[in-house]
Amino acid sequence: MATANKNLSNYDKNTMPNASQMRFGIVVSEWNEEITEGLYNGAYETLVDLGVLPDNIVRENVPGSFELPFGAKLILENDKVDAVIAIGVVIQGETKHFDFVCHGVTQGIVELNHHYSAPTIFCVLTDMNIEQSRARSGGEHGNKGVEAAVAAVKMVDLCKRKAR
Ligand SMILES: Nc1c(NC[C@H](O)[C@H](O)[C@H](O)CO)[nH]c(=O)[nH]c1=O
Ligand SMILES: CC(=O)[C@@H](O)COP(=O)(O)O
Repeated sequence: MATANKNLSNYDKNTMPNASQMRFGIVVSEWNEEITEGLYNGAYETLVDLGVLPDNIVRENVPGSFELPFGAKLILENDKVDAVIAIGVVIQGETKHFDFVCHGVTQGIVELNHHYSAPTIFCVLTDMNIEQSRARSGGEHGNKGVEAAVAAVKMVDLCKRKAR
């Protein structure tokens, strides 16, 4: 199913775990700030809607998506969080740089999930143009930041259940 057939902002609060005791880090890329701020707002507002206390959400910024894994690593190692949401927007330009940034951030986040017991959620848009990014950060296809926050709460709940 493509994003075009699924609204990224849809979730059923009644079926979601209680997130009132959960702590989250959010690392945000400064590239394409218009879009990443929309994703951040979607993620933050959804976490709070699901019961997370604002004091239990720590935000850090990094220059670009390529730095997201390292920024997430700093949060995982220095802040007592249950999960990190990594927010970035990579938009195709004239060269192959897009491919390398996308691969780097993707592989970096995969490696974090292999290394740490707290999950890092992949909230990175990899779009052909800014119109696609706008549509996925609060536009016609919803907000990937909302989707990422829902995934983060579900994964933290899974971690806590498995640790019992
Ligand atoms: N072109 C985009 C970038 N490029 C910057 C890299 O992410 C990185 O910060 C730089 O190569 C220095 O290491 N980053 C994005 O997040 N989005 C882009 O579209
Ligand atoms: C994803 C990128 O790094 C890209 O936006 C940079 O643009 P260009 O390929 O034209 O240098």
